[in-house]
Amino acid sequence: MAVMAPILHSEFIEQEQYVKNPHLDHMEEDILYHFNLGTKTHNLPAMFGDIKFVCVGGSANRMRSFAQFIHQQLKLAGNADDIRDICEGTDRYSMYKVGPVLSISHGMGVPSISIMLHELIKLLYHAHCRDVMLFRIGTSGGIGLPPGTVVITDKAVDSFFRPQFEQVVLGKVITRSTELDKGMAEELLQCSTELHNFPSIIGNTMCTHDFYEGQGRLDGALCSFSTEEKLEYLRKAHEAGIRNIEMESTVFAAMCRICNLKAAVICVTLLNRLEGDQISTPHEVLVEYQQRPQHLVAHFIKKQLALI
Ligand SMILES: O=P(O)(O)O[C@H]1O[C@H](CO)[C@@H](O)[C@H]1O
Ligand SMILES: O=c1cc[nH]c(=O)[nH]1
Repeated sequence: MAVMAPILHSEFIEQEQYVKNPHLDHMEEDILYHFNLGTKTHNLPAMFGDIKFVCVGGSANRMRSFAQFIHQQLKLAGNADDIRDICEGTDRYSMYKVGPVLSISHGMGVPSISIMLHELIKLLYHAHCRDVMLFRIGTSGGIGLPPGTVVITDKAVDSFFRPQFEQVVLGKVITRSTELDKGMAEELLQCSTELHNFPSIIGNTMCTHDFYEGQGRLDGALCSFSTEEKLEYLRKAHEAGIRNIEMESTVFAAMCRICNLKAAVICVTLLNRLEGDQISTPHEVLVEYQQRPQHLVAHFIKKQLALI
């Protein structure tokens, strides 16, 4: 690997900084353990300095497919099948770089994406990246929507329908806002009208800490509530403007906001939770659904790069 990046970025201090941690400037080396990358072992500015768009999603296969798709969409040189996993030295996350686009998997749930985001945001900082936009492209359960609808998140809310994320730090609860970039959400909705091949809406997204009980499912190994209680909760969520449920949006929104990163959450609904809990849609239909947020984001990126 080429020359090491110095940790202290004093020439960048007057510019917008992505990290909010004074301790970083005093570290000799920063090891991004779950990416198997580090400031002494890798030339992060050379590897990642041109990144402008970061797309994240739960599954490693989806993020590899997205990398191949965006490679073709941006008409880049080389074979899309040759794109290699930058994090192949670890099986925690997968990461693919395609021109100015980084595609990373984050696993399931808040702790998993939160660890990934800490290391990603430090990576962007060490690489001296500027004006980066982040997108979460995921799947979700819809409330009152036909399956396959893409929900662009207005507010990411917790299980109490509050637009906030609570993190326990040194035994105290810290509450952070989960406001996302309104301009990006509007522009993504505009992109969907230009593509006009699947329904897309802007709505609130509820982030839970569990797929089963936490999302009011009746089909988990545990269930302590009735069908009526489940439906009452989901109807109240709908009244609060919630149109889909997933498991990472609040921490994603909160961390991006604090770190001056513009961000959007785009999740396709796999089912209508008012009609059931099991995901029984055929595999090939689910695969097509998962591609919908990718198409939307690819269109957005191409517009940003003035390629269309
Ligand atoms: O499809 P992804 O991006 O993984 O997102 C959703 O799917 C997982 C649950 O099946 C959770 O991570 C949820 O947020
Ligand atoms: O119902 C669903 C579907 C996908 N992801 C979720 O978190 N919930």
